[in-house]
Amino acid sequence: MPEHSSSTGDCPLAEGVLQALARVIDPEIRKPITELDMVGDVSVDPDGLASVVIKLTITGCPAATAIERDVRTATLGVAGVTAASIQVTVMSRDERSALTEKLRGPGGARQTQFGPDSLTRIYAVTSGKGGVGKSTLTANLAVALAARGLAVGIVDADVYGFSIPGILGLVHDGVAVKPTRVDDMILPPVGYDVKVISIGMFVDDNAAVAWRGPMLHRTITQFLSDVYFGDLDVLLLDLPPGTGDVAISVGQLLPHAEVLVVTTPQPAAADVAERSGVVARQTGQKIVGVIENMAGLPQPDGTVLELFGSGGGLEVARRLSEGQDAAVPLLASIPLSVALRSGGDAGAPIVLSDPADPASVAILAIAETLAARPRGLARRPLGVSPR
Ligand SMILES: Nc1ncnc2c1ncn2[C@@H]1O[C@H](COP(=O)(O)OP(=O)(O)OP(=O)(O)O)[C@@H](O)[C@H]1O
Repeated sequence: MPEHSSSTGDCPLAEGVLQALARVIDPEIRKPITELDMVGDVSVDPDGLASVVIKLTITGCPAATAIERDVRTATLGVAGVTAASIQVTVMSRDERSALTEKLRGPGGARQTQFGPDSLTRIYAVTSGKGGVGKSTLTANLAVALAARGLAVGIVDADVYGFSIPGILGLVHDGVAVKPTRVDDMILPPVGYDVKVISIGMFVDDNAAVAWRGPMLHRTITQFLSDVYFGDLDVLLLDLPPGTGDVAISVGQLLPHAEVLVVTTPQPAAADVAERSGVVARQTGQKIVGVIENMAGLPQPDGTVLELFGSGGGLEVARRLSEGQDAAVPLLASIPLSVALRSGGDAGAPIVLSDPADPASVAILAIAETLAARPRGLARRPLGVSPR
């Protein structure tokens, strides 16, 4: 049984309530509230009235309403409890530091959660130029992986076009949901079971970001250290298009990240797409494969409209394979899709809302390929040498 700071006065019914509360999950941290020491005293009087004290991390925590509701439902679900009185309080400073330490490890120290020893598979999604659908694919791929039961996070590092929050329904009235802060720990908002952190959550009014390299580097470093993602199976990074400062920072901070190169079908785009892959490789990252997006649009008469030509994805894969031990595969060719575009605008990823759309089918197939790759230290240096 996990350690907890709650007191039940050895009352069996109160113990039952505590056990039921172990099934209440904090929607932001995604762990049972009992493990997060968010449950204070629990008692049940002889008439069956249960009194539960809940300790939130901070006042006005956006998850408060959901937690209170779930605690009430769980408490009332215990046989013998006739009514529930839930008192919502806030953790003391010491309790909060104990929690951050518990989540982040000894000292609560800021450290990169995705160092070389991490078992999380990290995919940096890159493209040669903007507007090829990199963010749309990153978001839908993340949702598809999460729907398969994997723990998934996204770092939206696309400083010039931070569109991930919108695609995942985390923008309301034009403003991105702000992450909750617990002291210096940042809790990423969750959209469709995917934990998301985005530069767009830290700028006001969708303002354009004109940051120089060092500032961008600090921001990416902070995203990887101060944002509490928990134990992820997969982390996707949406990089800005091209080969700029962010791509280089990510290459330095996460040399073990693997790269997905997104390109459009016109062969003329192959040069720039190839370049983004080559830069990633120069920082030590492995290219997992190429995704061709905006391929032929099927017409009602059965013909296919190749608005952006064809063959670009295969061409980029061929060029990136040159001189390599293993060929870089073309993972998928995703057709133009009105539903994919409108789902992105509406904050409703089509892999969930319209899984039969040909674009969804292609994205779900990529998710299947990626999910089949085991989590682990494969390919990583083990720090030992043969004798
Ligand atoms: N297969 C597709 N069919 C139709 N529309 C698409 C497709 N893929 C993406 N789009 C649309 O194209 C536009 C650009 O997509 P997106 O923002 O994902 O590109 P991006 O490569 O991330 O751009 P940037 O890096 O410049 O932000 C969006 O409106 C998106 O909905």
